[in-house]
Amino acid sequence: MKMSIDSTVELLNGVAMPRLGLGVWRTQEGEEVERAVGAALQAGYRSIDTASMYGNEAGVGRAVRDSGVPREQVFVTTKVWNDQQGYDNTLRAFEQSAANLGLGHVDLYLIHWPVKGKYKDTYRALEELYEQGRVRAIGVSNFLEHHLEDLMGACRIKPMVNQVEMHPLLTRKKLLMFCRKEGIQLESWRPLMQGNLDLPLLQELSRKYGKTPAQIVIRWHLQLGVVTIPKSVTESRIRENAGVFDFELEPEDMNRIDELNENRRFGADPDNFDF
Ligand SMILES: NC(=O)C1=CN([C@@H]2O[C@H](COP(=O)(O)OP(=O)(O)OC[C@H]3O[C@@H](n4cnc5c(N)ncnc54)[C@H](OP(=O)(O)O)[C@@H]3O)[C@@H](O)[C@H]2O)C=CC1
Ligand SMILES: O=C1CO[C@H](CO)[C@@H](O)[C@@H]1O
Repeated sequence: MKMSIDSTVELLNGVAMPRLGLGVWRTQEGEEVERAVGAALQAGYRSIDTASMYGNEAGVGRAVRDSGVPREQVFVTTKVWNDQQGYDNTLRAFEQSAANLGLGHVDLYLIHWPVKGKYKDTYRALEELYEQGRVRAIGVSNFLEHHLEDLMGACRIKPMVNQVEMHPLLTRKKLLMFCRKEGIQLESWRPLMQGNLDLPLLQELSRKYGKTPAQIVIRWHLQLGVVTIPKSVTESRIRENAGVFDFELEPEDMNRIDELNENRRFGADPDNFDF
């Protein structure tokens, strides 16, 4: 029987988060981000992933407001950057992000990276914002098991989401299992390996299912129960990347994609970053 996938997952606090969103890193503030977000909302996306560090929160906000899609139907994530961490700084950073977006509440606010000595204080600010109703959900990004364990030993409200680098060359099975056990929703960044999709297996599955390599990879994320946020500024690809709810990868093909794992990062190591 075909495995149908709901368009949303339920977070620990009951909030519905879309399984597929548009990432907007390296999408320029102004016309570029407005066009990409506008095209995504038109194509049926209901989730946008930005960050204060991306410099395009204002454009995301304008595109959402101008889209004609009711605000409550769009799930907007932003993140506190590394040099904004600490309790007071984070509260200030949030005010700036919320003003940039101009959308009232933020749906999901994340700690962008686990800055040593700071992330617990940063998270206290997120808890405060959550309790004040300024954000509908809170979480973290680039947290490994030990960061999560450390944070969970100190926090009052469990993180609802952990957004990490994940794709067929970095499958993160242990972290995925850990997050599943804790009820923390795993969300994958760089899901398309930045467009490096020219792998023989992906080409083979593309022919088998009559889907593009990007669609095969996005579907693999979804069937693992992972929320994902492929980025594109190209309208046709934005639409293509959303065409993933009308087919199903067979279990053996899921396993073959899992086996591509090389523990290969395209981005930084959460235990060793210097930005
Ligand atoms: N929390 C964190 O630390 C991080 C979060 N992120 C988030 O994750 C999002 C996604 O990750 P990102 O690093 O952007 O990389 P992705 O894996 O999403 O790849 C994006 C690249 O793939 C290309 N592409 C998109 N769709 C297709 C397609 N169908 N076929 C071929 N190529 C395609 C895009 O080109 P084009 O745009 O030209 O169409 C772009 O060059 C980011 O935008 C950001 O929101 C990313 C990194 C770190
Ligand atoms: O969100 C982000 C976009 O990509 C960058 C480069 O990999 C990351 O460092 C950053 O966390």
